[in-house]
Amino acid sequence: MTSTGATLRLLDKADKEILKLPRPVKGALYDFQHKFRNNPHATGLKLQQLKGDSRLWSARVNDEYRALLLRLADADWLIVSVKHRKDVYQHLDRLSYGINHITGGIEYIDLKVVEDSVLREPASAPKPAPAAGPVPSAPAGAAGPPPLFAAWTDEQLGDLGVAGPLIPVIRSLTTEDQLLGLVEYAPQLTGEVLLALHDGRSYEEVLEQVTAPVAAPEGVDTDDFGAAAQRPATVVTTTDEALREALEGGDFGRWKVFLHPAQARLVARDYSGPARVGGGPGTGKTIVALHRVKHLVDRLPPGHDKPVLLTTYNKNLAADLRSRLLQLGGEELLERVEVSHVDQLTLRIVSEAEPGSRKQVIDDSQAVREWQALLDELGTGTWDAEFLHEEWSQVILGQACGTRSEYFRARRAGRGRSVSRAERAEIWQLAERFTQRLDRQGRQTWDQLAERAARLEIGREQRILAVERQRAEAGGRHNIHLADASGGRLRHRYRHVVVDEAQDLRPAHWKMLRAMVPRDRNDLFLVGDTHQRIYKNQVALAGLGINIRGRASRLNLSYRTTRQILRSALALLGTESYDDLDGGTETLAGYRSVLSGGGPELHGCRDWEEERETIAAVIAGWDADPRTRIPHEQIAVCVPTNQMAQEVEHSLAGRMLRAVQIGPDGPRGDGGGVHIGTMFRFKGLEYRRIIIAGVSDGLVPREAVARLRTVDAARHRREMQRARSLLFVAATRARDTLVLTWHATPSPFLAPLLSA
Ligand SMILES: Nc1ncnc2c1ncn2[C@@H]1O[C@H](COP(=O)(O)OP(=O)(O)OP(=O)(O)O)[C@@H](O)[C@H]1O
Repeated sequence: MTSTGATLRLLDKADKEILKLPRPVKGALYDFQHKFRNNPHATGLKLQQLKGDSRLWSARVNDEYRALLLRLADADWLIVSVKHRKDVYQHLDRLSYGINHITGGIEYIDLKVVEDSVLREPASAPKPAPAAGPVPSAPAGAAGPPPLFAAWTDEQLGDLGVAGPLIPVIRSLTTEDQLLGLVEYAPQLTGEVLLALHDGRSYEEVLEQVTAPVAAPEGVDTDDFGAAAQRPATVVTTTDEALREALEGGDFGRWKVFLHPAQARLVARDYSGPARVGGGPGTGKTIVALHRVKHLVDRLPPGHDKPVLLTTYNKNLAADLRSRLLQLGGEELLERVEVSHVDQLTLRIVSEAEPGSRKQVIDDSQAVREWQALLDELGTGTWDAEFLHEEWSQVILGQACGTRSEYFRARRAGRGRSVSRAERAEIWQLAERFTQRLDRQGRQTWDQLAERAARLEIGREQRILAVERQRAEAGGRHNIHLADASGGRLRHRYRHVVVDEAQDLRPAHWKMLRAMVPRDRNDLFLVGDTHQRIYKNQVALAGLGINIRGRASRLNLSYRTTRQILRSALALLGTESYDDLDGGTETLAGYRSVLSGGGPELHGCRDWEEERETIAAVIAGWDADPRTRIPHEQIAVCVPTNQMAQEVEHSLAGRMLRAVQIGPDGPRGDGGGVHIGTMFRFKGLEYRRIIIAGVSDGLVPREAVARLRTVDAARHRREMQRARSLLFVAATRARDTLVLTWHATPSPFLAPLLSA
């Protein structure tokens, strides 16, 4: 629809209030925004300035409801609230808006709504009402509990970015429930700061971890609404489509519309080279990757090619990325993006170059069995099959060592157990035999395929660069060119590459991806969290030709899990140290959530049979109460082995509870029922309730890991870390409820939770 040019946007959080309105009002709002954009001054809209205020206006949505609008400039409007007609004038003095002097973002506060929310009884886990009222007019009396934020001055709160008009209410808070009530309707930064302080972070930590990342880089003019509206800290819908989405979509589509300022900055930043975004589970790394793809596509010259690659490490995750990208930008966006999981990409590159080759690809466990068979045949007891497989995959193939002397020179950082020159010579010889053996069988591993693809792409890039050099020498003549297999001019395959779950890519994948894009601004954008690495591929990107120094950042706010689950999940990681994909270390300092719920439930059982019964009883217990009953597809049981998954399925069936296994391509069949899978299957998934079962000594970590302690200390450390990461990934898939069960002796990883 054409309009008179009036822009109408919706301020973050206003949508939350709107979503609670009766359905017909939401429908009316949808019509309203069309009419308003067309002509804000149409008589039916009754646009009028609110008394005593220059920027706040009201307009008619329907007979009963009014939209409250901030006029940012002549024809630039922002919906901040929708209220019943009667309530608009009643509490005018309680409405406040302004520009946050730290973030430079526009904030709107309805003190009446905030105070009502503070006073409201919590919906779940009812507790006795607080004795002293939290309203500003009735500060906590001497006899009541002490105020939560007495330790910080108004000035300190202000410096952290807390909204000034809320300080009197904040001073009156004495319970966590009241605080949560305030956070629901307070501006984003105020909520994050208060919860971080309440969770025990120091003033300095909050300043550094919460406030600094969203502070405006330049000075803030708190009167300039035009500039404020442009900053990422003003979280608003940006397009008509996004506004419609926010009015209709509910919580479901919020990720498409309202980016956290820290997310928005990363999406839009112009990087001088490869960049990496880290951050704990659920902080929106995938969301940022998707928006980044859209951002890059929006800036491409028109065309019909696919110059952007979005990739990740397995098929299931790639399918999810594709459907999310479709939701975000429709077919139009997908048309310019290749979404492919990285092994599929390697397969394509190799078959393109060697169309006749039809080798069967085997996975790591098959390969380890093959190594064992080779060692058995040779009758050598010196080497361990798993060690050799890792050394071959990670060092020889990972660093694309084509000759023995290259392998002698290869860096083995992080590999643990040192190997002498003589041993390297022996390993090289064994690796050659192994490769020939696989060759004869017509088989290959994914690492071999990745290495082959990397070599092919590196070769291709060298040819491209050679032509460019020739052309430069010939004074820029464009008639010098080289054709690729399809006869087209040879050029880099992509202009931009975006990688999700970067922590799990194989080293050779990085070499391949590096060669696929020219070294230019915004060439590679990687998101991932090394705390969630569940495969063995530890890399130092600089050594693989990808330099992210000075272009690494981290997201810290979880949009998925509650503070309670997050805290327990962090405890499961223990004191392990994690790498940053670049030879340094990574931490989760600042990782937090503003969502709240119950702590994890822990159930120790005598044996596996009793544990299975407990799992079934927990689910049946939820079903029995309408207040806790949820669709079964939103519940998952996560176990250490496939066998255990089948046994749990069987036990649930005994209680007439339907279950579906999660296979390599996601939940099987129609997905109806409780989902059950091994820990490896849970990457990228999300459930309201998760039961992690079999968290017993000997299962988590596997018994074989403990035995490594005396044989190979470094490998033992790596395997322990991986086992912790698997448990961490599983625990952080839970949105609201986490249940941990075990039988016999609990896993040593549970110690911090059991002693809490
Ligand atoms: N700005 C946002 N607004 C609303 N929801 C969001 C936002 N950002 C992320 N989410 C939601 O939070 C959840 C986690 O996001 P996402 O999967 O991108 O996190 P992640 O950091 O990639 O997690 P993981 O490391 O566990 O894979 C998703 O349900 C996503 O829709």
